[in-house]
Amino acid sequence: MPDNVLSFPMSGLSNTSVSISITEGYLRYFNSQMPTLMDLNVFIPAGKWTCILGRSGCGKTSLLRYLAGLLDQRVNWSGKLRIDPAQAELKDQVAYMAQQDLLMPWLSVLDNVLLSTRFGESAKTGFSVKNTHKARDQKEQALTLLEKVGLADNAHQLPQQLSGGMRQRVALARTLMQNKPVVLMDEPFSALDAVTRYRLQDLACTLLKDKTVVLITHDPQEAFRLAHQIYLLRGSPSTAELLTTLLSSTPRVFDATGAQLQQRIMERLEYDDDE
Ligand SMILES: Nc1ncnc2c1ncn2[C@@H]1O[C@H](COP(=O)(O)OP(=O)(O)OP(=O)(O)O)[C@@H](O)[C@H]1O
Repeated sequence: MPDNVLSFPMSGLSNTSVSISITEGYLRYFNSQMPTLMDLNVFIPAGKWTCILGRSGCGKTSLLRYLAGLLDQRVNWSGKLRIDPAQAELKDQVAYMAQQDLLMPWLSVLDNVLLSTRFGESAKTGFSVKNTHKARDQKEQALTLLEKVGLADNAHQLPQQLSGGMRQRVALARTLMQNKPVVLMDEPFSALDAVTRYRLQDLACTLLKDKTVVLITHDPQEAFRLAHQIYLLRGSPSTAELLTTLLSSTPRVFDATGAQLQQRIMERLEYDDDE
């Protein structure tokens, strides 16, 4: 199989659009009397952006961590998860991008992008000519991705030499390098200034086209710009409400329709009684 992950998926999974549905989801942390999520029904369509909003502590990150297979051991989860096509476990098909860039400070930008390709590699396969070729191809792919996110000249710098926005672009390149069909994003742009956030939204929208994306955000404008559908997590325990589906192409310009939607979101969340 060719090794070029940009043109030819390494896993054989990454060009497949994956949809996800959760029925009757229930989540309770052992140290809590109350469940965090209950009667949760969510459908995440393939190749689209689903944005999830909700007040602090309503369970957004918990839901995302469940999808990523990263939930704490001390938690009760029940519910039906279906993925289509059901070709592999969901946790093997997701890339996760968090609010913190989670870059390794001692590795160069390039090596941070390459990190996911290196786990266990030498221990598993040892050194061979084939592996050398593979490593060279992966390096080329990583450099191409850094070019796409506008950081070709920064490949050999350390993360601390970059601004917050640049670091999140490295994190985006690293996410793309994983080349998974599902991308889970937990407020990845929230710590950035407004202009940088706007540019990164556009960039992510272009580069993650055709992926199944779940984006958690506190920002209704961000949801309007990027989402094909918007869920609100509301109540205590939280359930999911499909607020709207949006058919026009993304990224959208924030306009009067966006302002109306922002108002609806604020009204729905303002009277939420989870705190
Ligand atoms: N590992 C854990 N153990 C116990 N309780 C947890 C754990 N992780 C989260 N919680 C609790 O579960 C609830 C939901 O947390 P979660 O982080 O999913 O909310 P959130 O909606 O993402 O919040 P925010 O918007 O502030 O990030 C909170 O009350 C939180 O304290």
